[in-house]
Amino acid sequence: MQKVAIIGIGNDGVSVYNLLKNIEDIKIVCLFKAGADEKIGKFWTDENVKILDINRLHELKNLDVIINTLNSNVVNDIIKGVSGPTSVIETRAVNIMLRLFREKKELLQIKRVQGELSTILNSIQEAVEVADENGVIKYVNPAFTRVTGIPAEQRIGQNVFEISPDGALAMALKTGKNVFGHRTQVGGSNAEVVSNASPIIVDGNLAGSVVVFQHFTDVMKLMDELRQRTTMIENLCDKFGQVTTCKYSFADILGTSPDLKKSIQVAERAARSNSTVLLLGESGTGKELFAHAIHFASSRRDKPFIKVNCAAIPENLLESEFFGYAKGAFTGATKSKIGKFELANGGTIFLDEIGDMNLILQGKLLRVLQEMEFEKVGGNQTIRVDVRVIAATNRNLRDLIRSGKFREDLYYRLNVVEITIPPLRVRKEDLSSLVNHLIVKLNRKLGKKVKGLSQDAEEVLYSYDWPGNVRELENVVERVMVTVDEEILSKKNFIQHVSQLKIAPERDVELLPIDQMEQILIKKALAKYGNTVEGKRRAAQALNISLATLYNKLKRAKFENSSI
Ligand SMILES: Nc1ncnc2c1ncn2[C@@H]1O[C@H](COP(=O)(O)OP(=O)(O)OP(=O)(O)O)[C@@H](O)[C@H]1O
Repeated sequence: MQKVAIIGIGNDGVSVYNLLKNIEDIKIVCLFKAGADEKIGKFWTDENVKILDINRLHELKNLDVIINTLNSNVVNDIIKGVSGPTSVIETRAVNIMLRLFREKKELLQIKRVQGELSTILNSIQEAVEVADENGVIKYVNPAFTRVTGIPAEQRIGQNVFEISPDGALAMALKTGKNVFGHRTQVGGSNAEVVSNASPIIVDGNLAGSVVVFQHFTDVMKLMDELRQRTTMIENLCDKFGQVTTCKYSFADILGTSPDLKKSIQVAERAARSNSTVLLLGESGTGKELFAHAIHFASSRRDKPFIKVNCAAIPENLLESEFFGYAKGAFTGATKSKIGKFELANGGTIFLDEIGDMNLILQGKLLRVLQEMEFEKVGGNQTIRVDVRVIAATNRNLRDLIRSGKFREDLYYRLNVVEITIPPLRVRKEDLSSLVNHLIVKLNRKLGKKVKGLSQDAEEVLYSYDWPGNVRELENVVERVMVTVDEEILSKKNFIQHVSQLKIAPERDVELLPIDQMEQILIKKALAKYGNTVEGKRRAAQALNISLATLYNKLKRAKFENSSI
């Protein structure tokens, strides 16, 4: 065991210490510092090693070697005073030792990086080939042999300008520029590849070039896969865009008039079955609302609800909207498209404005309803679906059948459960619940504080026939509420803001005996407000008589008809 002391605790002293500390047969006894202000070197980690003042050097006995990293006469004199057979290694020798040490460290580092790079190059799927500045091939990785079939030993040492002059490797070397997506055949093999190459620049000088390539078929395969995935994503986006979320349930259908209640009851029963439903009613009566509610109350509620407005889609597009089209079905059909029936699979399709569908498509729809299968436009594969159909129209289908515009067989197919939704004019008793609901909704939307309607405003609404039904009512109330700040909406607000609201004008009445006149007025009031209890209450109010008086007058005049 060689006992060693190091003189100097600066960077050099610490480097020597680190160099020797793990060497077998060497024991570093201690480090000496030459002055109180000498600072310990940067990479000092071993706090436990003794550090003494140089003046105590002579205290250490049996030292084999002193390594002096300081260039000072005082220190040299102290060392000379050490007795015994101790060898001294001077500063110059130490410097050479340190240089060797640093180079060894760098070499180790380079070896490590080389090891890492060669692991990477050996494991990647892409072929790699490297040439020096003269074009002599210096390296190929294992994938190179896999892709080209050329063994490494046959390739290395060849000149790329002779064997592959048109390849990306030679081009990068010739031009000193990157080459991307170069499609070529590897010289000396049949492999068709797509390559990227780059010049290798060391200290600003061209030192060679490197090429990375793959089999063309591999690239094509990847591109194909990418194309398939892109189509899949596009189809999904398409699907998401078309699936209407079901927005309403039966709880959203307002109104308690007997006719409406009857319609709701039938719809609730239909919701429990899978039967096709035909919703009839004027525009704005709530057919779509019913369709949503039926879907929502059915076992299909978690599946898609797809709406198709048969009147809004141009006739020539209706078929592909319904059934989708195959790729190449017509010019511009670069990819296939999924149709509404396929989208609705498992759920409900709502065919709005069915009365406006053309006859050819009616035939195709009939087949789908009968067999639940169809082909895409331009496709030959039969697609099977499980879809519940709800159709709606505001047109008189029987008239359309008579005039040859609607297929009778389709009508009977659709008409498994027929629900007619009454127009608002025959259920005016529903007006107040509808208006109150609208006021609450619009207060929230518009930030208003409307509390209700004045009596004369109610009169206005009651005296109007609402040809546009609930939709028109919604529009009228919203238009009024947007412009008005009052808490109670009055007749003036409605007249002022709704020019469309044509209230039935007061007609001249011929002079008649009073009791006849009374009967006419009562009839008129009941026609206006309806013959229900609520209608009678309002009629009495309008006639400025009590409800009891109205009942008496009705009894007397035998107007009484049922529901007292
Ligand atoms: N009974 C009702 N209760 C609450 N809102 C209703 C009612 N009926 C209709 N509505 C509302 O009136 C508007 C029109 O209804 P919807 O679109 O369902 O009518 P439609 O009969 O399908 O009309 P169109 O024939 O014009 O398509 C909607 O905003 C709907 O929410």
